[in-house]
Amino acid sequence: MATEGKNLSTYDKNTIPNAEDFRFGIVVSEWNDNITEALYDGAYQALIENGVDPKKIARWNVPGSFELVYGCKKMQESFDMLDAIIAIGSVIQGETKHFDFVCQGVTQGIKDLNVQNDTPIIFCVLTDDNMQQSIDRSGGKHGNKGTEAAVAAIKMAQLRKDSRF
Ligand SMILES: Nc1c(NC[C@H](O)[C@H](O)[C@H](O)CO)[nH]c(=O)[nH]c1=O
Ligand SMILES: CC(=O)[C@@H](O)COP(=O)(O)O
Repeated sequence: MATEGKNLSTYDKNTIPNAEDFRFGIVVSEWNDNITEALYDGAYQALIENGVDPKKIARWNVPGSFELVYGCKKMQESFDMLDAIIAIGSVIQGETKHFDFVCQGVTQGIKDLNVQNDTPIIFCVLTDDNMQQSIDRSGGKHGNKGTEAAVAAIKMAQLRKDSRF
């Protein structure tokens, strides 16, 4: 099902693990910051609504989505007590193929960090044809992908905890 058929902000709170003891990192790209700040707000509010202590949420900024990979890697290395990290970015098609390389680079890089290291990284990077699609997915008619990412982060933090028993 495409995003068109679902609202990114809706979830069943009964399916969300207790997150009050979890610690989260959020790395935010500054490109298209009208979008990335809205995504951050969605993610932050969803974490708080599910019991996360605001003091247990760390935020770093990076210049663009391509730098999310390095920022998330350093966050994994610097904070070994984090239970999950959310990578937030907004990539919008321009005139050239640069969009393709940025999207491929951040996608593969975050995938690699998930494979190589223990702290899960949630992919909250919009890759849109135009600004309207980004607006629609960062609190607009399709909801907020930041909310979806926070829910995924809580679930992956719990999976990581359960896998250690
Ligand atoms: N065009 C977009 C970019 N481009 C910048 C790159 O992410 C990177 O910062 C630069 O190539 C220097 O390494 N970044 C976005 O996040 N969104 C865009 O639409
Ligand atoms: C995703 C990008 O890097 C892109 O928005 C840059 O725009 P352009 O392809 O016109 O240089």
